[in-house]
Amino acid sequence: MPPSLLLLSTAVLAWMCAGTLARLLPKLCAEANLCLLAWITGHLAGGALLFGLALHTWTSAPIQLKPGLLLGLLTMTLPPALTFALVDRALRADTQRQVAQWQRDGLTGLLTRRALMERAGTLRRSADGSGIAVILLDLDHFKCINDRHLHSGGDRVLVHAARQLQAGLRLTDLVARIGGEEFCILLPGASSAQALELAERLTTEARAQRVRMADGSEQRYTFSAGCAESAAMPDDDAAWAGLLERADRALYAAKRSGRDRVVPWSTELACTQASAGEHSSSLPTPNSAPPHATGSALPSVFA
Ligand SMILES: Nc1nc2c(ncn2[C@@H]2O[C@H](COP(=O)(O)OP(=O)(O)OP(=O)(O)O)[C@@H](O)[C@H]2O)c(=O)[nH]1
Repeated sequence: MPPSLLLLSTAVLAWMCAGTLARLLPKLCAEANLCLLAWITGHLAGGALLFGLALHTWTSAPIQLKPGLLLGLLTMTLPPALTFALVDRALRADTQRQVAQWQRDGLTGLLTRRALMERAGTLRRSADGSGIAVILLDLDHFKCINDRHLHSGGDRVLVHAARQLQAGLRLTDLVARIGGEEFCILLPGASSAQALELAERLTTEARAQRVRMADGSEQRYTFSAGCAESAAMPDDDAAWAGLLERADRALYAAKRSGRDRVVPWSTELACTQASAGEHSSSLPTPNSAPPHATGSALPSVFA
């Protein structure tokens, strides 16, 4: 076998071995240290081999493909290949971590507002003719909970409330934490009656919850909720914005009328709010989209 072919096949073999090792070894030691070790070993082995070849040339001895030389080739190619595979693996893991970070709220584990936007875009593209309902929920007097139990106590209530919401949904429903103590649920295929029923159930369940706090006391919480539906899947940002604004106006009405209740959106509600000069407050204006939302399905609505 010509030496060049042998070198090539050794390099390929080394690459395959490195790929396998890269999956196994990091479990045993830190990736960064292993990369460094492999890098140094590769250079030392490569240098030693070059020195050996130079020595052969200098002594005019013919180069023969003996096992020693094969081992030298392997040690020269394996460590750099391993290094490359490990760096590649670390980069992939880092990318996956970053994706997970923007998709999941760090505190509650629910979808983030941005991830919900993305999912809504997917729903829009895969629309099968059925509509969608939205429930917006906001914890009542949450500032008082923070004041009483500090921020960490408030966080504990948020986590509990998020779990309670998640537990009450179908697999196809989507729930996100879209603000400090605000949650949004998308119910693909649900009617306004179904959304209202679910919202009533969730707020009733919330009333019965007791969150065990650090000082041993039990903290209650309640939700105000607003819901709205669209008979067809919204097919552009304006339609989504309209649907969410209706749910937000309903939530606003629930807060204004005493909290701890559900208000479905209705045209009468819109008329009442218009005549009273009230406007939605918790959802921002369409032009306040965050920079990262540019070009996505719902850039303006959840901003
Ligand atoms: N613990 C905790 N508090 C948060 C977080 N994000 C926002 N908040 C707090 O949530 C509180 C929201 O207060 P408000 O907007 O006045 O609302 P509220 O007290 O629930 O009153 P209503 O909505 O009118 O019933 C503020 O005190 C924020 O500091 C968070 O991640 N953790």
